[in-house]
Amino acid sequence: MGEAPALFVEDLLSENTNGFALKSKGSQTTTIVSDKTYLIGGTDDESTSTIEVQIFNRSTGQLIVPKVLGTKPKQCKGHSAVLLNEDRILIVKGDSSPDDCTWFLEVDTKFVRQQRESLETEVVAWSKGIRGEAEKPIVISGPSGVGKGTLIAKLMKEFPSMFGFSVSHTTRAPREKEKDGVHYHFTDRSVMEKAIKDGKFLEFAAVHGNLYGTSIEAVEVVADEGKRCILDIDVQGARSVRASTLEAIFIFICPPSFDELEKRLRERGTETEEQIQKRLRNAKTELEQGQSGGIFDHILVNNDLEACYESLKKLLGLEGIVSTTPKSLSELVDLPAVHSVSKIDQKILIICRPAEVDKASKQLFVLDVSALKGGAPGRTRGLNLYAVDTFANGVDGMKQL
Ligand SMILES: Nc1nc2c(ncn2[C@@H]2O[C@H](COP(=O)(O)OP(=O)(O)O)[C@@H](O)[C@H]2O)c(=O)[nH]1
Ligand SMILES: Nc1ncnc2c1ncn2[C@@H]1O[C@H](COP(=O)(O)OP(=O)(O)O)[C@@H](O)[C@H]1O
Repeated sequence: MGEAPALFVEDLLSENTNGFALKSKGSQTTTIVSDKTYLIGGTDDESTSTIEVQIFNRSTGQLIVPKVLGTKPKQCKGHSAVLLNEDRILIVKGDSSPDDCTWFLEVDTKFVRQQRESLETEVVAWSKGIRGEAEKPIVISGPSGVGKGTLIAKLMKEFPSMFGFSVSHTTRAPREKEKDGVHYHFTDRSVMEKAIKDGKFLEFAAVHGNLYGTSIEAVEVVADEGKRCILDIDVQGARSVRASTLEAIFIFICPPSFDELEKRLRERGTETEEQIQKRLRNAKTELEQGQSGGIFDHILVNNDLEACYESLKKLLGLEGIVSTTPKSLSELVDLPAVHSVSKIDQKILIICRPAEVDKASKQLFVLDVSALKGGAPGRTRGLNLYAVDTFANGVDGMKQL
């Protein structure tokens, strides 16, 4: 935290109009949102490989470094910034791979306001823009031994390119066949507690005497692979996610009877008698809460495994669907490093500077942000980016966009 030099402040103020950010120093952009000016990128510190954020508060005259949540975008040669809906800044990166060129810095979304309150500090959050309509994550809950893992494994095996598992963190010890980073990130309690304090977790809960939690990154890496995320979390976690800004589908799995649940848990043979007793005690509360309404959209009884799996596929709209490869990204475009942006309603025009025309495949690109969904924590879905064939229609053609 420190005072901004007066000259620099004047530069910032004179360079901004209507919330549009213009280049100020090097590859830094400045964007005004009410009494704050967001300085994005272009720090003098060459060691940073990610785009940095500072906030100049014009009421107090202070320059601060906020807590930055979410995965940060990598530095690039040039970027533009446009304020959208007063709550997020769209960053268009030049010279970046097509699936890495649009990012959102959330400055006053519901998630950011929630985090600002709970972390008691200035907060911003990055959320990468994903083209097209990615599907909502799926939250699966149910008592220990009911068959959540078995059902999820079947789904991932049949549709490997469609679904990705959100790998949780836990302080419990690994079971014999469990792999670190695949089934869970097995973690020390102190490390996990620090990460929770730093705002790295979407949700967390104490379950059967251990700490479990979903990191924001766990959900983001699945979205980055173009897959639909599956979360296997307990009822407390499902409740937290329900209250969060992550839009998801919530499914609760029930056993056909309590005796059958106990039988499955014993036959799995992964817990000690004491642990089994604890899980069965907790199962009673979980079954009550899970079926009492308010959290879950669907309840499935896992009696016959195949029948339950078919019901799961049906409610996910997968009946009769053959596994497909992820949507092709081949028609994506390369944006030039040097470009300017302007906003018309919910469309952002990205115009290539003349010097860059030869390098870029097209001169004008349109980014349609009218159907944005999701956002931090997680990715921002629903972006549509397309190239427009030259200026053949002149300025009139552009206006029609
Ligand atoms: N809240 C929350 N619960 C989790 C998370 N990961 C796993 N759980 C839940 O923790 C409970 C215990 O999981 P685990 O130790 O793998 O045992 P299992 O359910 O018997 O296979 C289950 O109800 C899981 O759904 C997480 O990230 N957050
Ligand atoms: N419908 C079912 N009928 C009989 N056994 C089942 C069924 N579903 C799962 N199981 C078995 O029950 C045990 C617990 O399943 P698991 O998927 O590990 O539960 P969870 O992940 O909910 O703790 C496993 O041994 C699994 O093979």
